[in-house]
Parts: sequence; structure tokens; C-alpha cells
Amino acid sequence: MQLGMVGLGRMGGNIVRRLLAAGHHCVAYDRDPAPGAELAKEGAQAVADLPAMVAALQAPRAIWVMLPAGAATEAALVTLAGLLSPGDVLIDGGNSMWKDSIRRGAMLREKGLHFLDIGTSGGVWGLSRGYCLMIGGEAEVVARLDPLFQALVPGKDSAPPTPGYAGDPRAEQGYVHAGPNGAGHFTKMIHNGIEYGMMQAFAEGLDILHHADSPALPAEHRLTLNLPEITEAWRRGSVVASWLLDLTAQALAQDPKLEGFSGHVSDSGEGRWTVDAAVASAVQAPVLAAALFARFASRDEDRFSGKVLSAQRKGFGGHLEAKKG
Ligand SMILES: O=C(CO)[C@H](O)[C@H](O)COP(=O)(O)O
Repeated sequence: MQLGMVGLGRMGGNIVRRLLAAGHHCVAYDRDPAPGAELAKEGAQAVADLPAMVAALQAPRAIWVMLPAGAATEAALVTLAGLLSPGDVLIDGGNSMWKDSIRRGAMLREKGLHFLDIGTSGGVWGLSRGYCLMIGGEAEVVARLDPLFQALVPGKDSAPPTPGYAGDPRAEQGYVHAGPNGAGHFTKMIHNGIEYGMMQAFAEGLDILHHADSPALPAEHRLTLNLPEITEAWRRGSVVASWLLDLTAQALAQDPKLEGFSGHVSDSGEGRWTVDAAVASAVQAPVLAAALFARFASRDEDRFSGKVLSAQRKGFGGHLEAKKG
């Protein structure tokens, strides 16, 4: 199949690479020409602007926008909406706010265009591991683009079968048609809210282990613990074994005290929106809320837990929060 990709950063560029490897034709655009030129060497068709992308694709076209949520995504979608023809599909694979996706779906429908909001998880590892996709939009459009999704997802063998699972087989491949527009990004928002909570749990536990030799403790209770060895052992057979733990262990193996991190942890929006959603539906979510607030607090203090969070964010998303100087 053909796909246009707008935004060739850490995610967009590797999505193109995974599609090329599966034999799909990709037309690639980024306002910085360098990543397009790189991808052209790997088989993509790089174009200089959005009109050129639209001209290079056959109708009905499919164009995936992979840009930072907010103004950049809005501008690209509005521009493309003015260039595309009825029946074409626009995809937003970024971490957009789900209410924006409902609004954008309605705006594009008025022009006869289709819209899919696709929460895309896999970060910088998606090229080799595949991407978990959470899709919102019309069922026929999701079915039409199925060959692209099949190329992107991790596949059935990436996890052991769940005994008793009898739902849509696409979920066993690593993608879910979550519902109409908004459902894809809502699902990804909650995925990221959970991510905050899991990350924070590791960060707090490791902070306690790190301080087990604190001079504030009675001498006979002080323990000097080896975090790289403990996390490495936990990866095998323990209840908390997980990809987040793998990434944490990797970071600790390279930098046992995580001295390369400032401990100040950023956030991109999903954690805040998760807490907003919990409040709107009167659902208690103390762990997810506390994890968000811990990130705010990290900006005023220099704790080991903040360094663990930064190491994890670097591990899955390539986010850099290194110590300055
Ligand atoms: O979607 C992601 C991981 O699933 C991105 O890495 C996202 O940036 C993580 O959220 P935050 O930047 O708020 O930590």
C-alpha cells in the first residue's frame, strides 16, 4: 500500500522504515529535509512540501501525521484538509488530546475526509519491536488500512496467548479498534497515565533501596545494596518483571547511580489529561495523580527517584533530561 508520512522524527521516521521493510510505498515529508533525504536512501520517496506529497499519492490517499501534539499537528491537519479529496484518510499518530481528535474528526467529515486517531506506543524501539496501536475512527477505514497496521504491530508471537481470550484477533497482534474518533487517543492517554504510575512505583522503590545506607539510619540497619544486580535479577521470574524494568535495569547497568540525569522530569500532557478524565468521571485515581504531582515536585528537588524516571523516559522515548554541565 501507499502511505504519506508527515514528521520524520524519532517515531515517524521509524514507522516509515518498518513499512518499507514490509514492502509498502512511503512518501515522506519533514520541514527539515535531512531525515527525508536519509529515508530516500532507504527506499522512501521524499518530497519537499505537503502539496507535493498529495500529488505523489494515488486516491484514495492515506497520510499519517506524526508531529508533537497541539499547534504543529493542528496546522498540518488543517493544511492537508485543504489539499485532499473526498474519500482520503488523515491519521494523527501523535499523543494528541482526545477531545481535539473528536473535533478534528467532525471537521474532516464535513469535507468528505476520513480521520483516524491512533495512539502509538513503542517509542524509539518500535522499529525492531513493533508498535502497539490504539485506533479511533470508522470501522471500514480501519479495515481498508489493515495491511499498514499489520506491518507496524508487534504480531501474535510477541506475547504468549492469553488463556480464555475470545475477542477481536487484531488485539492479539497488538492493535485495537477502540471505537469512534477520540477513542484511540483516549485509550493512549490512559495507557500513558498508567505508565506514569508504573514508572513512579519503580522510582520510589529504587529510591528507598538507594538510601538504605543513609547515615540517618541506625548503623546496624544500614544496607549497601547493588541496584544494577537487584534489577537484573528482578527481570527474571519476578512479579514486577516488565519492559519498564528492562529499561531501568539497562540504565542502571550503564550508570549505577544515574549520575547523568538531573532528576528533573518533564511531562507532555497525557498525565494531566488522565487526571482531568478521572475527575470528570468521578473515578478515584490516587496513584496516577500522585505520579503526576511527583513529576512537578521533581523540578524543585534533586532526588534519585527523578533520575530513575528520566532514565526510563530516555529508554522508551529517547527524551533527554541529562544533568547540565
Ligand atoms: O507516549 C510516550 C510513551 O508511551 C511518549 O514517550 C511520551 O512522551 C511519554 O509521556 P511524557 O512525555 O509525559 O512522559
